[in-house]
Amino acid sequence: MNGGAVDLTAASTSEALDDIVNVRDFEAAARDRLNRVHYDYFASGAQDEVTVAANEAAFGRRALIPRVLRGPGAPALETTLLGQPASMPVLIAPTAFHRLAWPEAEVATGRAAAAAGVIMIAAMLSTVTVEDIAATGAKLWLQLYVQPDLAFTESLVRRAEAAGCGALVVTVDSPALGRNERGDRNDFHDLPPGMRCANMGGDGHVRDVVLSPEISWRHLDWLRRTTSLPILLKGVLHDADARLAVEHGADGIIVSNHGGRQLDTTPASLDRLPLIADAVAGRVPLLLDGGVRRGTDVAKALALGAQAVAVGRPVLWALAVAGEAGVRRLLELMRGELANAVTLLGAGAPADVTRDQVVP
Ligand SMILES: Cc1cc2nc3c(=O)[nH]c(=O)nc-3n(C[C@H](O)[C@H](O)[C@H](O)COP(=O)(O)O)c2cc1C
Ligand SMILES: O=C(O)C(=O)c1ccccc1
Repeated sequence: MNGGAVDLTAASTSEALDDIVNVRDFEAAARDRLNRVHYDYFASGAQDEVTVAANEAAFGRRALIPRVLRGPGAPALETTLLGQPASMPVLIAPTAFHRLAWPEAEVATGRAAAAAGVIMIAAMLSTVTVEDIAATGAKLWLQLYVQPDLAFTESLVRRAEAAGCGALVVTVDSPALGRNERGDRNDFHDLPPGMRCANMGGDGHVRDVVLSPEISWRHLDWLRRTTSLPILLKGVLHDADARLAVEHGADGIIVSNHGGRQLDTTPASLDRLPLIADAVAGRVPLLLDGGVRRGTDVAKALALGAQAVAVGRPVLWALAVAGEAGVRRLLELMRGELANAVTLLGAGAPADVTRDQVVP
């Protein structure tokens, strides 16, 4: 599309999907369609993008060992996370600004999530309100950057509760914005005219969002007292912080480096997972995101201690290629690959793949 009008006809979207065979195929197709500056916003990471590369490479460095002759039958992919049933242990990670990818924005993503029965974590910085995303019928969680204006933060929590969100995901890896040099070169620092951060007050400018270095465990304690929704902390990489999260009443942890967009040169999230799983010792569910592109990646993460994974950029690429139909196709591909991987591993369910089946 290159910044021009998007062709929304069913024929054009299905044609756009014709050559898509796997999750990675979406990126090249999206790159051809997206405005270059917006492509860079989605694809980029912090500084040298060392961590972006590390996330996918970490999956590549691990090998899978199948078990044989167990006769487990067709794999059951369904799972329950924090009391919520989902059709598979793959969630949509929160990513900002879906309208840069597709006009119907987060509504298209929500419809695809609803059709697939997967949990969508909507970003606080969505370009459609959380109420309008909830109206798609998707199983919805809301991601928050705790704003120092606690009255505003509380109003957003109340909106999430009223909209039927099943959990809050508090992003804790962002006491400041990471240094995004592609964004600097492109001078991309706010949304184009006609797009806004729909959940935020005022004009919904990106510059009005506060990523504050003063946010602390006291804020989490406040949030814990303020809502009975389950709270997950997203962006934990240190095992001591995982223990603190449990002590402060978090209901879940997302092991994540924000897709390599915050502190560059952190390890791959997968490389931190076993240590954090040992620290948490099953007290709360663990999720992982960063570099998940294959069904085998999902199997590896689950074997190393996660209950589920989330995917970020692939959803944006799929949205840019074909809107709701693109994200549906993406989720179908992930489901098919996960079922195949679990079967070939000799397991009856993703959670039955054991730690000894993943080796360096
Ligand atoms: C374009 C983009 C925007 C993002 N926006 C947010 C956000 O608003 N809040 C948040 O917690 N994480 C955000 N993330 C991080 C994702 O939730 C997730 O951690 C990451 O994308 C996972 O890595 P992957 O893209 O390799 O799957 C964003 C990621 C991307 C690529
Ligand atoms: O781009 C991001 O990853 C993100 O989380 C963010 C944070 C603040 C403003 C805009 C995007």
